[in-house]
Parts: sequence; structure tokens; C-alpha cells
Amino acid sequence: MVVDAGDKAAKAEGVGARSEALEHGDAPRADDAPRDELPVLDAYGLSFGYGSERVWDQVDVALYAGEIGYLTGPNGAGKTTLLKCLAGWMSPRSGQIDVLGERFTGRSRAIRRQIAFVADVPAFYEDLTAREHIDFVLRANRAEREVVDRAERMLEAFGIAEFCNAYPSAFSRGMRQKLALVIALMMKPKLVLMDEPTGPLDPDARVLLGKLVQEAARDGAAVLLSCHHELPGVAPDVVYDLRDGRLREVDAHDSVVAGGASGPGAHDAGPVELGAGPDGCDGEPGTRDAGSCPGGVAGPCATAVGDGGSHA
Ligand SMILES: Nc1ncnc2c1ncn2[C@@H]1O[C@H](COP(=O)(O)OP(=O)(O)OP(=O)(O)O)[C@@H](O)[C@H]1O
Repeated sequence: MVVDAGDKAAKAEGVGARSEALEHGDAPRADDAPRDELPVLDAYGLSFGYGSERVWDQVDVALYAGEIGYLTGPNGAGKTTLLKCLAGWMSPRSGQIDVLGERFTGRSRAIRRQIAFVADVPAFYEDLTAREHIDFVLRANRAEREVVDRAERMLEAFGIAEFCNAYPSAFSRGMRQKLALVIALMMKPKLVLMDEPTGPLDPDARVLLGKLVQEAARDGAAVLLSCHHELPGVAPDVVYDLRDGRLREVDAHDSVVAGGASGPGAHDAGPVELGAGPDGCDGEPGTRDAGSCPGGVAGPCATAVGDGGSHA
């Protein structure tokens, strides 16, 4: 734990990344009043560059439990890079990332368990079927029956359950994205990071994802997703816009991406209707240690559905 008591007290009084942004004249939020709880995600003073190329500087991001944030900005602004840093996949050159009140450098397995990151091009293991990917994560987490059932309902709702004995390499882009989303969301992580999650999804799947994101927020997760278009039915609580190497909090009402949607706190497009679904994945929640899952738990999700590079 690196955040000391003084820092924590200051943040509880609203002196963290959120209020810093407001001090700099950016958009006020509906919940500007000092808050009792610590943010789920509190990153401040982040800077990053590839080699001598600076990507962004002095970036502050904060999200509280139940909040949905959009990360917007032009191509090449550094959204993917920022999400990878927040997920612990890459290290910023400076600054600090706290998750659930603990300093996070990407190495803490306990924190990684609480984070799900869906990369813009999810990658999968070549030698595991879709079903085996799901089971691998469920077993690594010693998932309860309820989680197993939820995973199955999500697969059904996305329309890919019947294909789960195939390898993801035989899936279409949209099907791989759906599988990645199920893996990421089924464990109910506390922090959900998604990089342009709607990219290859069809309209129905986008609507379903909107509902799943809302459900995750209602369950207390903080959700940050990069996007060029609004997620159907989801009005963000906060919009962070990244451009010219700087991150600014902009008014969620005015955000082009948010479409001037009904404003902060208005992410309410009704309940998810996943249906009863059949009874769970193959096999019982298992005994495999989470440590055997590269990247951690909601994190293997992240690793398994990762960077579009080293897997299938
Ligand atoms: N592995 C890398 N090595 C060197 N430069 C990189 C690397 N990855 C990204 N960049 C550069 O960093 C900058 C930010 O890229 P990034 O992918 O984070 O942007 P983005 O906002 O996600 O873009 P988009 O909206 O197109 O997905 C770009 O100038 C890009 O060329």
C-alpha cells in the first residue's frame, strides 16, 4: 500500500484526480460534492511515450464504483495506450495508479483479479476452444455456480453458445469480441476497461453490451471504455477526452459521443434479459490456482483476450 493516510484523507475530501481536473476549469459533475469513498480507479500525473515519442502527459483519471466513463479522442491520441497502462499491461513513465485504494503497478495478482480489460483486438490461446477458455477462467477463479450460470446465459444472449466447442480462431471478429466480453464480464470485476468494445459487434449485440455495462455499474463496478460512438442506451457519468497529449474531463451532456444523452447518472436502459439459459458450462468450478492463469483472474481474461499479438 503506497497511498498514505494523508493522501487518503485528502482524496476523501475531494482532492484527488477528479477535483484536480475541476480546478483546471473542466466540466463540473453532478456529484462534485466531496465523497466518502475512495475511487475504484484513481490515476494521477501519468505520462507515457514510445521511445522519444511522447504520447500524453500529466493525465489524471478517476472513476468511482458504479460510474461509467467514456474515453474519447481522435485516432492516435493514445486511448489504447492509456487503457493498457491502467490495466497494468504497460508502465507509465511517471505518475501513480491506485485501484481500490492500493497502488497498482500491474504486478499485484489480488488487484489484477479485480480488473477486466478487453483489448481492441482480443487474442486467444490457439489450443483452447471457446468453451475451454471460459472454463479455464471459471476454474482459475473457483467460480460459484451462479457465475457459471451467468457465463452461460451471456453466451446464449450473444448467440455464441452453440459455437463454443470451436476454436476462437474459427470465429468471426464479432464472435471473438463477444467471447472476450463474456470472459471479461462474467466474473463481475470491480474495474472494467474496454477498448472500442463495439467495433465488430452487430446492432443487437451493441444493445446487449450496453445493458451488460449498465448492469456491471449497478453492481458497483467502475467502467471505462474508449469509443468513437455512443454505446446504445448508455449515458456516461463522465467523459474523458484525450487529444494533443492531454486528457480533459468534458461535460457529459455536451459530449458528441455521448450524443447529449440524458446526462450524468442516467445510464438506465432497463434490465438485462439474458433468459434462463441452460445450466452452466461443462464441468464444475475447479481447483486450478489463479496463479496458473497468466495475467491473473479477471486479468487472464485480459491476457487471454489480450493484445491481439501472441495468441490465435
Ligand atoms: N507499439 C508502439 N510503438 C510505437 N508507437 C506506438 C505503439 N503503439 C502505438 N503507438 C503510437 O502511439 C500513439 C497512440 O496510439 P494509440 O493506439 O494509443 O491511439 P488511440 O487513441 O487508441 O488510436 P485509435 O483511436 O486509432 O485506436 C500513436 O501515435 C501510435 O502511432
